[in-house]
Amino acid sequence: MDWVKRYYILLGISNVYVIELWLFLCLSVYAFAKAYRKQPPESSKKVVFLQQRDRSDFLIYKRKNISMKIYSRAQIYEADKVTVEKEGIPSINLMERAGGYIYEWVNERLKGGQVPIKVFCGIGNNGGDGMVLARYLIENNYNVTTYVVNYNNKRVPDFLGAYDRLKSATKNWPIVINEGDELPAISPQDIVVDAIFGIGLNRVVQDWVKALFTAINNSNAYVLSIDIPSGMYMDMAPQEGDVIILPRFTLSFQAPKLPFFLPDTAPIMQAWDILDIGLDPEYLATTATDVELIGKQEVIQMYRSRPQFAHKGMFGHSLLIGGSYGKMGAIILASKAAMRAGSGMVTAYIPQIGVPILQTALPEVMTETDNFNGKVFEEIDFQTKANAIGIGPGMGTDSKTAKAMGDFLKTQKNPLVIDADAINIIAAIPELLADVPALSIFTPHFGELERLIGKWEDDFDRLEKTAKFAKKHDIAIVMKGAHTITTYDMKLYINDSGNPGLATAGSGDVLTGVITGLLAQGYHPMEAALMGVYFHGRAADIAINQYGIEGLIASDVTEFLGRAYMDLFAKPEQPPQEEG
Ligand SMILES: NC(=O)C1=CN([C@@H]2O[C@H](COP(=O)(O)OP(=O)(O)OC[C@H]3O[C@@H](n4cnc5c(N)ncnc54)[C@H](OP(=O)(O)O)[C@@H]3O)[C@@H](O)[C@H]2O)[C@H](O)CC1
Ligand SMILES: [K+]
Repeated sequence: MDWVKRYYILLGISNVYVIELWLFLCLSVYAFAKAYRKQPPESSKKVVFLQQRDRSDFLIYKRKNISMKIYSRAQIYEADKVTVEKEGIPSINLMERAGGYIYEWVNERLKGGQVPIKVFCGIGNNGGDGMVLARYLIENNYNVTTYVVNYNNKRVPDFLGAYDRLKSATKNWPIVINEGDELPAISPQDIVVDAIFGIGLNRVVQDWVKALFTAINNSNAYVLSIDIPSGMYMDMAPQEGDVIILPRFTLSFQAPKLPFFLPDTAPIMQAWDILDIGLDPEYLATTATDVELIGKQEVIQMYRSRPQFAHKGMFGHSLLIGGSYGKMGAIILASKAAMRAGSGMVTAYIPQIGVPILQTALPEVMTETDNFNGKVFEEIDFQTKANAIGIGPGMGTDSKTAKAMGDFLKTQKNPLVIDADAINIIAAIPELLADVPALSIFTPHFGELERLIGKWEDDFDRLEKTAKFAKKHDIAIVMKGAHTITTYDMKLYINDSGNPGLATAGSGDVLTGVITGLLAQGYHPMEAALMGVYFHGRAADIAINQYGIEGLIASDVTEFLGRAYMDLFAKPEQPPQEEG
């Protein structure tokens, strides 16, 4: 420092002034540094943040190993356990990782914006994730208020660890909300982070906590739920009087949760994404789950490409049985869909009255008919050597048709596709079930399902009753709905394609045709069911780009089936390149 002193002495300034000047300089540097820190964190901040954690974390983050299995609560707890054991890390590190990734997600979107963020934490591990997030947000100069929703006196160890880390990192300590306390005001401009309950919710929430949920829901604030919206159970339906937080977005760890797809709770899930928190890949890959999500990757694995030198005889003959006076459209839709699904040949078995209609509508499709001349068919007797048979669309439930169907079932050994009125007939005459060939595929909508299996109390009850019914009769049941779920052998397969445009007349007939067409091509019945449901939904997803959701009609789905096949191998769209 001598050179400074000498410089000032040269200028005739005394030692006292030099010391004061130094003090002033130091304070200025400190003030400047502080002001600079208050700037919104730049993108380089993210890199710093990642470097603070170990390298393996970074690699896991990049890998995005998202599983399409849907794990039970017990399996998720087990995955946690296996991960920390294998990695040799304390469990709080996994929470740090989870909270850290949520922070990255939030930071990427907010880019340091000073919008008020209210982080509501429970006292379990979900609350712990919230605490970690709050700490990162505070450390990166966001405008944060943290709350502990003190609904239980059993604060779990990792929550306490995360709570302590937050309190040591900042003077901005959490506010504890107890029963009877006034609830904080929440403004529409706030961002609310919901880390109150995660997958551990196992009973009805206390009234004062429900009041907080209601206040959050009524606030109009942007709500981000961590892992699962608080108040939503992992493994049971909402109970009478329950309140569930209604998030604008949910970030769920590692894999989606079953209630995200069920009619009672799915409408709550406006938008959600999966955050890969690096649970042990081996455990995730080798653990068999009762529930699976069927999307493009799963269908690609089932799909068989065609050889170069192919002829129509190699791709099966589908027979579609159905149609009655005034309902010929249903069997036309099913037959055409079987052709578009790739069946080499298609024959429609219909009442005589429908022959001219069908032949005019579908030149590619052959017809067979009964020896009667009624509005419905009275016997099912055909020459076609079919590789697969689908029965039901537009068939009606006339007693003569029911008798014909009963006789027909007795002669069948191979799996059938059973839809619409064929299901209604079986529901009315349950003895017929004994003659249904093993591995037949039933495709009921909810009304037909209820006739078949009886009433259910809620989604979970429906899944259980349907799975048990399917197991008992050794059949597959495709429960058509917003997220169509297929069950066989007590497993559930949730379809990941489709949109509300499919809620239109004839869309089920098209599905019957697609599944029958796949079955005729030699796919295993479960492959035919899962692929058929996927392609049907995917075709509709592509078709709405042209027709819109409201404008979509069933025959559009058939027209776009080829595009759905092509889409299997389409390159994913690249995000637009950033300039500069
Ligand atoms: N692998 C992962 O996905 C990871 C997930 N993490 C996070 O952990 C939660 C699950 O944490 P958990 O502690 O098991 O459960 P919650 O935080 O949801 O709930 C805490 C405890 O609350 C009790 N409970 C349940 N229902 C009620 C109620 N109605 N009222 C009061 N208290 C209730 C229950 O304990 P009990 O012993 O009293 O039954 C819960 O255990 C998961 O969702 C993720 O956010 C990890 O942080 C990282 C890995
Ligand atoms: K939550």
